[in-house]
Amino acid sequence: MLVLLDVGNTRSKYVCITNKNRSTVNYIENNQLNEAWLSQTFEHADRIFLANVNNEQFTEVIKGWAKRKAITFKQLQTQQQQFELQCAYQAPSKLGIDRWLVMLAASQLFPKKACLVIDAGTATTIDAISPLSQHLGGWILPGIDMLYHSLINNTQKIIADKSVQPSLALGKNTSECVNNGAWAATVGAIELQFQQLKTQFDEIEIVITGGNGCKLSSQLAYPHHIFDDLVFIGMQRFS
Ligand SMILES: Nc1ncnc2c1ncn2[C@@H]1O[C@H](COP(=O)(O)OP(=O)(O)OP(=O)(O)O)[C@@H](O)[C@H]1O
Ligand SMILES: CC(C)(CO)[C@@H](O)C(=O)NCCC(=O)O
Ligand SMILES: [K+]
Repeated sequence: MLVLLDVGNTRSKYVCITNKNRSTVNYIENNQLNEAWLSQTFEHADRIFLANVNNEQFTEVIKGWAKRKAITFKQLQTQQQQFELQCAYQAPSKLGIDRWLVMLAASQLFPKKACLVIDAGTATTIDAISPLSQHLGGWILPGIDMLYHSLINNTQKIIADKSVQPSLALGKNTSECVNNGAWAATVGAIELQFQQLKTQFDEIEIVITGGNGCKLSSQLAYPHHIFDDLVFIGMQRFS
């Protein structure tokens, strides 16, 4: 059994692959990620691939556990070039591995197409890929929750409740103004990057993933594809 584990800033996600069959995506709080949990959850593992954008302490725990259990451990890292994809960063190792993996997934799913790849998690990342599989660069924005909390935490008179339903409507009270503003900033950035790409490429595939992916999808007027397992499609390419 091959384990694919993605340690994010808010939580971790994993899938198990047995005989080419991939499980659905499972979620776990980062503070539960310890040796006991690993042993219990991945009893039948013989290989584990790790993507970690959080503290290196998580890598040490997982690597140590794998070593003791004689499980093959591989930490994935952003490269200048991987498969068909070329990284836009001059220092590729600085680009978050989660961004790289969702781009590798999009470029496999939509070969020879320009792609706008959006991961709406703790942060929202928006990355562009050319039809020749060149990463053109991207943007990192505070995620929806972070946009909301940064206003609440840094002002006196912004007193609001977190809304459940996303909306782009003009707010008529503080809560609506703050919540809808966070969505507007996010959707607006995506539409702007789409318009910029449109000047270069006729056909653009918009690919969305992340904890806020479904809500984002409901607010985006442009046609798009949404996946809950995009990072794992990217990781599976290394198997
Ligand atoms: N059940 C949930 N638990 C935690 N966050 C959730 C949940 N459902 C939706 N979210 C939203 O998803 C965000 C986290 O997204 P995701 O799970 O993609 O995190 P992440 O991988 O840690 O983020 P990043 O990749 O940016 O580090 C939270 O900020 C929250 O707004
Ligand atoms: C942007 C996040 C936080 C998104 O999870 C992650 O990809 C990360 O920590 N990246 C490092 C900085 C960069 O990608 O340039
Ligand atoms: K992520």
